[in-house]
Amino acid sequence: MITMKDIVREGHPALRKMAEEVSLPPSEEDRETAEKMLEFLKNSQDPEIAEKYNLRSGVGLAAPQLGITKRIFAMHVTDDKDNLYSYSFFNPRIISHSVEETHIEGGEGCLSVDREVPGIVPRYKRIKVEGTTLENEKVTLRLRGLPAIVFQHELDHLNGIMFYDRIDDYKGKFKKELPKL
Ligand SMILES: CNC(=O)c1cccc(C)c1Nc1nc(N2CCN(c3ccccc3Cl)CC2)nc(N2CSC[C@H]2C(=O)NC)n1
Ligand code: NI
Repeated sequence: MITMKDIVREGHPALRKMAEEVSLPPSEEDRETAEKMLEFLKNSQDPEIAEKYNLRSGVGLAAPQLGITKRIFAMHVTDDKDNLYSYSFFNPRIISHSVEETHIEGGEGCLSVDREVPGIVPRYKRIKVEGTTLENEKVTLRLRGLPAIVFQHELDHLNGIMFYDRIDDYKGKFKKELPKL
């Protein structure tokens, strides 16, 4: 099973690389990676298992966070209507997106970032996405809310982007230069 020691932290080169497309149908090795990532997310959200194995809770995990620069990520997240989005995707992509943006009030966290990084991370509010699942099915989904944010956060990992790269110093932008007293 994947535990925190398997997750690379910021500074590891895999987090800043462009991940490679996975050849389909996925190999046994890639399927196993995808399955173990989804299992990690489920374990991390189970209080007993998380406590027992000292897991940080997450709703998304991307293969580069395991040092595997392949276009694979898993998400296991419930939206505000209690719909569960539990997927491992091979070669996920955003087909289209709303102009409108959204964000998590509390900012974002990442299993590869062992610190709090305050700030608003702008994400598209609604996205139409595509990816190949563990069952080797090509699925198209329309996502909004937290599932949409998680998808974008994990897709960023496949492109070497960290959530804090997107935190706009909007406070700094409007700060009036105060006269030096
Ligand atoms: C909804 N967020 C907030 O409420 C949020 C709120 C305050 C501060 C921050 C900083 C927030 N931000 C944030 N909180 C999360 N978790 C909330 C707790 N949760 C969880 C915890 C325990 C059991 C089950 C679960 Cl489910 C796990 C997930 N996760 C992410 N991200 C950014 S996108 C990928 C995703 C990720 O998995 N990161 C590891 N950001
Ligand atoms: Ni992350």
